[in-house]
Amino acid sequence: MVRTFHQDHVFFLLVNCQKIVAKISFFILVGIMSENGQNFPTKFVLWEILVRNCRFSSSDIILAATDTTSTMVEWVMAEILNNPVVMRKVQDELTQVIGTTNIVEESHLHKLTYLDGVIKETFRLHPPLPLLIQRCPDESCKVGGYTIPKDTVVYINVWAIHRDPKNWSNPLEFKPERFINGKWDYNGNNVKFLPFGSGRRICPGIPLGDKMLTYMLASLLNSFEWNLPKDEEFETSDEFGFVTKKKKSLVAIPSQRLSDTSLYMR
Ligand code: HEM
Repeated sequence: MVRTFHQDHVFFLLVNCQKIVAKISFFILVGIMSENGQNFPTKFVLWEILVRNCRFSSSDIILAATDTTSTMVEWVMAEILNNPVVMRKVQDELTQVIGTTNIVEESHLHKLTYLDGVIKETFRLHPPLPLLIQRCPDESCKVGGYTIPKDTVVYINVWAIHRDPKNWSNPLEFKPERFINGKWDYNGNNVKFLPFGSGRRICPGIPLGDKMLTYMLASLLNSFEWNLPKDEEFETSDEFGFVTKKKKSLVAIPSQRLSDTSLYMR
C-alpha cells in the first residue's frame, strides 16, 4: 500500500507529540520548583499560574504551537524534496550521526548542523507568521527616519525582510549554507532574521518549537526515503492566513530506509 505524506497527518502526530513534550516539560518544571523549596498545592494550580500570568489561554497556546510547527514540517519537506543536493546532504549527515540501524534520539539533535541550516533557511523563505503580532506605540516615536504617531497599529513584515536583497545575497535561492556558521539564532536580536519575532512579544515557545521541528524532521528523513509521485507538478506558492501555509498540500511517498523493520515498532 502506498502511503502519502500530508500536512494533516503531521498535525495529528504533532498534537500527540506536544502532549507528551508538554507533560515532560511540566513535570521537569514541577521538579525544578520543588527542588527550589517552593510548594504548590496541586499541579493544576501551577498550570493555572503559568497560563494566567502569561495572559494566554490554553487554546491560544495550542493554536500558536501546533499550526506553526506542522506548517513548517511541510515547508521543510517541500524544500528538501525540491532540492536533490540538499536531500543528499541531509541524508549523509543523518547517516553519519544516527545511522540506519538506529532511530533518532534527543541526544542526536544538536549534532545535526546541516539540518538546522535547512530549517533556518526554510524559516527565512517561509516564515509561518509573516507579519508578527501587531505593535502599537504608547507615544509618538521615530523609527528608521519614519514618524509613527501614538496608537498607530504597526505590522512588521518579516516575509519582506527575509527576502530583501539588501539583507541577503540571491534571496530567492534556497541555500542552507548561509546559516552554517553558528552566527544565527532565533532570539530576535538580528533584525534580518525574525521567524519567532523579537522583543517583548517574542514567541515563548522557541525551545519547544525548535526541538520538535528538528526531532520530527530528523525522524521522518532518517526513517524513510521520500519521493514525489510521478507526474506531480511541484510548486512552492503560499497562501496568506493566520499562518502562511503551502497553497497546494505536499504529497510525498515514503519507502523504508532503516535496515531493520523492527526499528519502526519502537
Ligand atoms: C515553528 C514553530 C513556531 C513559530 C515559527 C512561532 C512563531 C511565533 C511568532 C512569529 C510569534 C509572534 C512574535 C512577535 O510578534 O514578536 C509567536 C507568538 C507566540 N507563540 Fe510561537 N511559534 C512557534 C511555536 C510555538 C510553540 C511551540 C508555542 C507554545 C508552546 C508557541 C507559543 C506562542 C505564544 C503563546 C505566542 C504569543 C506571544 C505574545 O503574544 O506575547 N509558539 N510565535
